[in-house]
Parts: sequence; C-alpha cells; structure tokens
Amino acid sequence: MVRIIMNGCNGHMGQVISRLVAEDKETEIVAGIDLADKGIHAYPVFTEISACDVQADVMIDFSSAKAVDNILDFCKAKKLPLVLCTTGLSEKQLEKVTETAKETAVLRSANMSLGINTLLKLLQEAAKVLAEAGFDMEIVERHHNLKIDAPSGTALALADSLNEAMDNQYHYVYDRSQKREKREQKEIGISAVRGGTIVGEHEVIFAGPDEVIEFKHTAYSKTVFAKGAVEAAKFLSGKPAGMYNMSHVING
Ligand SMILES: NC(=O)C1=CN([C@@H]2O[C@H](COP(=O)(O)OP(=O)(O)OC[C@H]3O[C@@H](n4cnc5c(N)ncnc54)[C@H](OP(=O)(O)O)[C@@H]3O)[C@@H](O)[C@H]2O)C=CC1
Ligand SMILES: O=C(O)C1=N[C@H](C(=O)O)C[C@H](O)C1
Repeated sequence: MVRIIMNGCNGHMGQVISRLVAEDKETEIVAGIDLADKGIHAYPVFTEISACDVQADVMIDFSSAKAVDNILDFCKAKKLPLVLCTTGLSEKQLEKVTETAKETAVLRSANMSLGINTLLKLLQEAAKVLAEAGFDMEIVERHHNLKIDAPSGTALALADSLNEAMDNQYHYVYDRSQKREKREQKEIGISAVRGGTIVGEHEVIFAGPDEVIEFKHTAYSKTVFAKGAVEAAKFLSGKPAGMYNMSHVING
C-alpha cells in the first residue's frame, strides 16, 4: 500500500484525489495538509506542514505557488518523494525544485493527463517540419474563472516543448492585445481565456501561408489529472533522488 500525504486536500483537486484513492486498493491517504481543517476527510488534516508527523511514502501537491517553498523544505528534510502538480512557480522556485531533487525524488508536471503528455512529444515532430518551413506557432489556453495563474503551466510546458524542438531559439509573447510594429520571426504567442467552469483546453496552432494545422486537447473533468497524479505517486514511491516527469510514468 502506497501511503500518500495530500497537500491542498480541501481544494478541487485534493477532493477529487481523495475520492479516487478511497476506491483504490493500492493507495491510501494517511494525512492531508491545507489552510484549514474543514472536517470533510476521514484522514487527519494538518494546517501547518511542519506539524505533519505522519509516516508516508510520497506527497502529492495541488495547492498554491505560495506553499511550494515550505513543501520543498519539508520533503527534502524527510527525504519524502514529491509529486508536484501546482503551477505558477517562479524561476527561483523552479531552481529550488532542481536543488531539492538532488536530495529526494521529485516529479513535477504542469499537466498529469495522458493526452497532454502525448501531445508534448507529437508537437516536437510537427514543429521541426512546420516552424522550419516558416509557420507561426501560437498557443491558446482556456480555463475556469477560479484559476489564479496565467498563462497555464501546461501552455508554458507546450511552448517549452516546441522551443526545445527548435533548439531554444524562440521567445514567448504573452499579450497579443498590445500594439506592435511587427511580428518577430522567432516568437511563440501564448494567450489565456478565463471563464465559467472550463476544466482545461489547450490549442497549439501552426499557421503558415494559406494553411493552418491545429492540435487541441480538452479535459472534460478533473479526474484525468487526479488519475495521473495517483499513478505518478505509485511510480515515485521508493524511487531514488532525482527529477522525474510524466513520461517516466507513462513509459514505465
Ligand atoms: N498538474 C496538473 O495536472 C494540474 C495542476 N493544477 C494546479 O494545482 C493547483 C491547485 O488547483 P485546484 O485544486 O484547482 O485549486 P484550489 O484552489 O481548488 O485548491 C487549492 C487548495 O490548497 C489550499 N492552499 C492554499 N495555500 C496553501 C498552503 N500554503 N498550504 C496548503 N494548502 C494551501 C487552498 O486553500 P484556500 O482555498 O483556503 O486558499 C485550497 O484548499 C493550481 O496551481 C493548479 O494550477 C490543477 C489541476 C491540474
Ligand atoms: O488550474 C487548473 O485547473 C489547471 N491547471 C493546470 C495548468 O496550469 O496547466 C493544468 C490543467 O490545465 C488545469
């Protein structure tokens, strides 16, 4: 049985994961961490991460970028593997993630779905042909009106994947509503929409002379992310220190 600490246990994702794990024979949540104990979970909930003294095999985090520094310190000190799903991290926090992964296993992924992680690879083949031929690359993401960070972590990961395929020669433009003299050749535009209960949509558009190719992923429920996170927790439990991503989980 893989014992999980759920950070952000009261949140949307924390609650979906709690329901999923309750029906899973291979995992159990042994503790939760959140800003308040709302009495909605069967497991103990800690309102200070430093107070959590429960033995576990792995932590799953879906909380807030503000929480991430303390989470990294906690996991490093306890040598606790971490599935880090929170988005909107600063450059400094990303460096801290890399440092922490020298001491314990860390799997960071902005999107836990099988679809997006497959798309990240497919796009590299497309970019090599189309961007090379002069097609422009644009990303449009749409999310619910409660989402804090913009652009989404997934949009940034998609842009990074395209850029990597092009030897990191591109830079990112986030605000298409700004008037500009001309489009630069090597730019990836990233646009964000926030509204209603949209779970998560990501479009990658390759636009060339007289033809357009679009790749689109739509998440219809948060369960796709929750399932990926639980699979990642099972994978990461017992793994040595290092940086992991969802391709390690998908490819075994
Ligand atoms: N990688 C992926 O596949 C996915 C990533 N995400 C990311 O996960 C994060 C959470 O998403 P979601 O569940 O929708 O958000 P929610 O706001 O619904 O949940 C976050 C929870 O974390 C709590 N929280 C805030 N600060 C802390 C803290 N310091 N310590 C512990 N808990 C804290 C919040 O409390 P309170 O409400 O009181 O502030 C809330 O209960 C976001 O960054 C989102 O972008 C989301 C879906 C998929
Ligand atoms: O906040 C969300 O909801 C989501 N966040 C992730 C992101 O920022 O990419 C993943 C998913 O799209 C849902």
